[in-house]
Amino acid sequence: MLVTIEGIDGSGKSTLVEGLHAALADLDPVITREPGATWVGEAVRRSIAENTDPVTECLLFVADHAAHLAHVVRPALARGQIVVSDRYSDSRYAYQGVTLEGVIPDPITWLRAVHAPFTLVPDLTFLCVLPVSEAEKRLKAKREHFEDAEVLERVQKNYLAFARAEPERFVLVDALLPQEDVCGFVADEIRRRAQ
Ligand SMILES: Nc1ncnc2c1ncn2[C@@H]1O[C@H](COP(=O)(O)OP(=O)(O)OP(=O)(O)O)[C@@H](O)[C@H]1O
Ligand SMILES: Cc1cn([C@H]2C[C@H](O)[C@@H](COP(=O)(O)O)O2)c(=O)[nH]c1=O
Repeated sequence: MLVTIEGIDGSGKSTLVEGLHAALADLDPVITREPGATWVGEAVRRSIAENTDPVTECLLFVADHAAHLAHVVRPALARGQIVVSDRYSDSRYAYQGVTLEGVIPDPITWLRAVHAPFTLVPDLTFLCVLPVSEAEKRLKAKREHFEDAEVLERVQKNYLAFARAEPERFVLVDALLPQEDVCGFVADEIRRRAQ
């Protein structure tokens, strides 16, 4: 089973995933992330830091996804393990759907077409939702160019549209709840679906 955790910057994904390590330890899941599960992530981090052009940046994120699938996700699924990924393809559709606006016509359709021949669609996606104003408070310093309130509003709007379009895959998570409640809710739902 492939489970992904999505949401805007500061929505609590990394904190949640850290909690899932302990909460799901008996299921021996592979807990992973995008970008950064393979060396390609280093190129992505450099492109973010250097504010490179949006097409180059997008294609590096896509390359990171391809390497993640080939070297981490597919092998773990083949071994029968549950995979939990902190960000995955929906991050591209939501974020690069914004950064490629005005650069490529209909970017989300293009992004989905680029992924379709090689990606694996997750079985279950948790979308951490909280007001952008709260996410900004949680992000102590603006670290990346995506962490701009106007960009994050548009990214969250994309995510919510994806969740409406695929209600059987997406589970909305109230990211304003205390960390323990968020983790408990998500862990219970993964256990229920894994049965
Ligand atoms: N449920 C919560 N309630 C209050 N604060 C939280 C909660 N979850 C996480 N935080 C805090 O919010 C900040 C951002 O959390 P975290 O790094 O997990 O978000 P993220 O979604 O992984 O962000 P990014 O995408 O930018 O890496 C951290 O300081 C974390 O301790
Ligand atoms: C996978 C992915 C990520 N991003 C953006 C979202 C964040 O601002 C940064 C780094 O992610 P992290 O969770 O803070 O480590 O990259 C993106 O724009 N597109 C993607 O596909």
